[in-house]
Amino acid sequence: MSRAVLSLGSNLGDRLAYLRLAVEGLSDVLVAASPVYETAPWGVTDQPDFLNAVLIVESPELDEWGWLRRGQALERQAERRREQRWGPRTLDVDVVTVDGVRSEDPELLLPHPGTPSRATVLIPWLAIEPNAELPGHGRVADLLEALPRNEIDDVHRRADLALR
Ligand SMILES: Nc1ncnc2c1ncn2[C@@H]1O[C@H](COP(=O)(O)OP(=O)(O)OP(=O)(O)O)[C@@H](O)[C@H]1O
Ligand SMILES: Nc1nc2c(c(=O)[nH]1)N=C(CO)CN2
Repeated sequence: MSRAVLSLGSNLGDRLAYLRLAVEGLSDVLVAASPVYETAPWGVTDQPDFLNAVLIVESPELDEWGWLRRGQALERQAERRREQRWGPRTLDVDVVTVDGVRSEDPELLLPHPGTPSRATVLIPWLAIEPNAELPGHGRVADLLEALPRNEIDDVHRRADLALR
């Protein structure tokens, strides 16, 4: 059995529909889906706001590479074009962590190295797993606490939007 945390992001087109496409595509393995958050863009700041969410998924069959491939298949379904790094996209599926697996392969870095500094991942994750830990980095709640207040304030729960 492997358990993964996946982060979803979209800031092009019908953002909620793209997140839902991912949730529906993972319905056979879905354990929990976070609320939806509207978030100011980081990295490249001159682009539309994102919708972000986090999913917890479990499967007896998939290892970490299997999760990466499932995520990439969903990105292709969303007709994602790979253009600018950190630029706008219909759907981004990142593998945040898979059990305690560590990987330094550039095709699959685990835990995803952006996680400790991204309120857009930590906040939705905490909403569905308050005691979550990021292997090698400690408690997710502590990671969030260490972030600058303005980055936390840039993440807004959209109670009017639901993934399913
Ligand atoms: N944990 C991971 N989850 C998803 N993709 C990963 C992971 N580690 C490495 N990658 C690689 O990253 C590449 C995709 O990068 P992508 O264009 O989505 O980056 P980005 O979303 O712009 O930036 P970031 O990875 O910092 O969020 C893929 O080639 C994939 O193999
Ligand atoms: N708010 C927010 N900003 C981003 C995001 C994201 O998911 N949310 N993803 C990016 C590329 O991975 C770049 N910037």
